[in-house]
Amino acid sequence: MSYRNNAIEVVGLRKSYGDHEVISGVDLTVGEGSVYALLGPNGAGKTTIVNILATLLTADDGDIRVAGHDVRRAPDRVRASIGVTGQFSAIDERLTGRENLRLMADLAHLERATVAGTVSEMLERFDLVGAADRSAQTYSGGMKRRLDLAMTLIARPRLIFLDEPTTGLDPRSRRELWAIVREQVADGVTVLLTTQYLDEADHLADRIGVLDGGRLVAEGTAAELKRRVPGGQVSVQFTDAATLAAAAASYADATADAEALILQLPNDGTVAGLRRVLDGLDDDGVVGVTVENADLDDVFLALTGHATEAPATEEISA
Ligand SMILES: Nc1ncnc2c1ncn2[C@@H]1O[C@H](COP(=O)(O)OP(=O)(O)OP(=O)(O)O)[C@@H](O)[C@H]1O
Repeated sequence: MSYRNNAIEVVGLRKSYGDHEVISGVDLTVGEGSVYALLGPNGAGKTTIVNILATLLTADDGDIRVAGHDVRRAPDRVRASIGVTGQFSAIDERLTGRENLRLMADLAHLERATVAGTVSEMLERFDLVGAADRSAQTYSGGMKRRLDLAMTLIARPRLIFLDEPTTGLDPRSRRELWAIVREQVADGVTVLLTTQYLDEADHLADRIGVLDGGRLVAEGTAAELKRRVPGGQVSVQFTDAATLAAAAASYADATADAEALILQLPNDGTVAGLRRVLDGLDDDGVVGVTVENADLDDVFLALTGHATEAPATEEISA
């Protein structure tokens, strides 16, 4: 399959609700087989963009091609090419995990003879074998997310949209979900995900678009975004106060902690910058060097003027 190597191409996307413009001219390109994260706080417009790309909502303006098809002219073809997992689950809680999967397999018109086998394979792959024949209302939050994702993936879409896939999950369930997403990517599937978690974008995405107030305020790889802002530092631990003081005197921008015997120097994240710092140090008298780069929190704050305000992760009770 080829969509000229781009699974998603968006130019000039706009959407308003009444007088309120919620998406203000977004351009977006997602390469086939890559993971793109739309990162932004509540209300930034992430779900609106996903819903437009998934043909669940109509844009007011913009050229939008998904899986090579124009969302306005060929919505059916778009729908046939994608899988969507939204913030609200598609699970029927009265049914068992196996029954939910079977239902989705039927809806996706999987060949009858292969359905039972494919369902078992999905239960295995998503670690739901033990709970397969229990009603889904007894599942934990993490299990429900895995089942929901399995239901999306049973039709083997080559392009999937995951709208805040791990919001509300405990750290272990989040990592399990990340592993599943990575498996999909290894199979060549394209993923567009939305998240308010900086670490999620950092771990999963090839490219990140920072969305704030309906605009993409920055775009790039995690490393590129981190390089755009100051905030990193190099910490050097010394053996004694005299060596620390001598080193501190030779760096104009250093901050010394005499008690901890640590000198902190700004780090711009480049090899040349790090070399400049290291070249000025004497081997003797240095216990160790730690390099800390700016994190996406720093990036978000620098680009938008406010923090992401992402809620703490918490477990959803069954
Ligand atoms: N049906 C609607 N009618 C009016 N305003 C809406 C509607 N749906 C969304 N909005 C507004 O559009 C803006 C973007 O909402 P959207 O749900 O896309 O944000 P989001 O980044 O996905 O946030 P969240 O993580 O809370 O879902 C918000 O200001 C929201 O209040």
